[in-house]
Amino acid sequence: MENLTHAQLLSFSAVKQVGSRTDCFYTHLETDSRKIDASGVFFALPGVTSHGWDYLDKVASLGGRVAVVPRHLNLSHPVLELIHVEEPASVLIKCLYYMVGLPPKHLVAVTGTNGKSSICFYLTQMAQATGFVSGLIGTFGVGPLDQLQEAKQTTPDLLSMHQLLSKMAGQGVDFVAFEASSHALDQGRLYGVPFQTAVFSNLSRDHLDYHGTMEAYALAKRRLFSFPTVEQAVLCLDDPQAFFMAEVVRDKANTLYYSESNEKADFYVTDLQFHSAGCEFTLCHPQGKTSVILPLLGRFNVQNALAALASLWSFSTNKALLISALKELKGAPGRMEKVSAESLSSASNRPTVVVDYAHTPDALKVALEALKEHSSGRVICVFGCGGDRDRGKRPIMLSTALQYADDVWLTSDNPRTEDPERIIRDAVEGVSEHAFFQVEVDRRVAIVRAITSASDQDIVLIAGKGHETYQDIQGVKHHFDDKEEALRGLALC
Ligand SMILES: CC(=O)N[C@H]1[C@@H](OP(=O)(O)OP(=O)(O)OC[C@H]2O[C@@H](n3ccc(=O)[nH]c3=O)[C@H](O)[C@@H]2O)O[C@H](CO)[C@@H](O)[C@@H]1O[C@H](C)C(=O)N[C@@H](C)C(=O)N[C@H](CCC(=O)O)C(=O)O
Ligand SMILES: Nc1ncnc2c1ncn2[C@@H]1O[C@H](COP(=O)(O)OP(=O)(O)OP(=O)(O)O)[C@@H](O)[C@H]1O
Ligand SMILES: N[C@H](CCC[C@H](N)C(=O)O)C(=O)O
Ligand SMILES: [Mg+2]
Repeated sequence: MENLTHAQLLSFSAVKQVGSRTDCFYTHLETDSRKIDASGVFFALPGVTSHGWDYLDKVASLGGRVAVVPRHLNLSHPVLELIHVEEPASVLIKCLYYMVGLPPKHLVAVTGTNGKSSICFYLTQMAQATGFVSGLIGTFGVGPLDQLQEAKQTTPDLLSMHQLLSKMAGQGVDFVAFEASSHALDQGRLYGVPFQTAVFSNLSRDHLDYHGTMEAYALAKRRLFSFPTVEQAVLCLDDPQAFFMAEVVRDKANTLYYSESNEKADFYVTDLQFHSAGCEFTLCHPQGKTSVILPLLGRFNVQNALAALASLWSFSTNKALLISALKELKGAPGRMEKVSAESLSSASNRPTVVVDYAHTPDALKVALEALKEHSSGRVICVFGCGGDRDRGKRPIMLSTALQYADDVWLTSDNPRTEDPERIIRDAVEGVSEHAFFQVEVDRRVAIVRAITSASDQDIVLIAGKGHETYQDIQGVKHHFDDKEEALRGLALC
């Protein structure tokens, strides 16, 4: 990594010499005052609860010497040299590219209420299979596909996002798929990220605690399609909001639609059949038709796989290789994942147990519908609702579970700072008093009881936590893994 001289910083800021630091240089760039020392440059960015420029005294107290601030604020500081610019984030990116390097050439951004992580995971696998070195930024981790590090957020903050991309390019990565959460789009965390492809999966109720209304939520998602670098928009024709997203795609960009069944789409399927291990269909694509066996459960995973295929189509020279990558796809962790009982003694009447990350009403609906399509037995659903998140979705999740499952166990998800009993009351208040379901606040107990109550013909869906290996109670993350708990239940069958 290159150092940055003060003169270079001024040049990237397009300002003339304002101090006497010509011989200074810096080794790191920061947007968080707590990480500053004398060799760091502080960039003051806007936030939600506070802003970077609220922390200039902290920057100075830690030995910081220089801060890049928005010009319109007319700030001054007794200790720091302030560099006043139109857009600090833009200067930050120029400095970062100089110090670390440019981002990878091919970048795909995926937004939507459900399916972002799955689509990104399939995209990286398919890109890798067709010759790219691919990387990921999302819920499953960040970094090159074979060296994923734990992700702190779905979409990282602006500096981390750019640092990750530049670093990956230095590691030889030339394709990155990343998740664009509505929070990130609203907060400008993707500012300056030069992605060419923007993907939309679907829009349904979630995060109204943050966005307030579905309109505001949809508008936040739509921002992805008006980024100046977008050359290709990939949209799910099965969701009516696709047209709302397409409205802002600029004329020069190419728009591709995918659909589970709609013949008007550029990519769709016919003759869809569900087996116990996956889906089989005829894929219709711009160059004809191909039979495909997709080793993934769930009708919605057909859509997700098509999203990945459509996104890679225009820059894959070998289309046959790209299509054949579909049959090798590995299921995303904790997404419609069957719990293997191979480690247990054989010869028992055990139900099938599936762990899935459905934590919105729509995801619960599609996950339960999918399991019905893949089996003939009863479907039993264990789920809870996350604390400190949209309270309004709780009763809708319970009524969805009651409508689509044969048996329902209402339990806890991540209560976070809320009282788990109150979360359950929120869910129950919205449904008919005649509705029949079990309530067990302890998720461990609920999982074991649901599994031991099931027959070998049944499927138990454990929804909401997917790949998570913790349960957040009052801010403390306790080890918790739905698959481990399911195995304990299966061992008792
Ligand atoms: C509500 C929300 O989204 N808040 C996000 C927001 O926080 P904020 O603006 O309040 O940040 P802040 O702490 O006041 O900081 C503002 C600025 O001052 C700087 N600062 C702050 C403190 C300090 O001491 N010194 C300092 O310099 C910060 O570096 C930042 O530049 O900006 C931060 C930096 O980008 C985010 O980390 C933070 O996400 C919080 C932690 C969070 O939990 N967000 C969740 C809701 C979220 O974003 N979830 C989505 C996934 C949703 C989905 O599943 O679809 C995600 O993308 O992860
Ligand atoms: N295309 C889809 N349509 C509807 N539901 C889906 C779709 N893809 C996945 N799901 C459901 O949503 C759950 C979450 O999937 P995934 O993790 O891919 O979404 P996400 O958008 O990344 O979620 P998050 O915003 O929480 O990171 C899955 O476990 C499944 O139940
Ligand atoms: N990215 C989502 C994940 C929710 C996962 C679920 N297990 C829950 O805790 O509600 C969120 O932060 O809202
Ligand atoms: Mg995700």
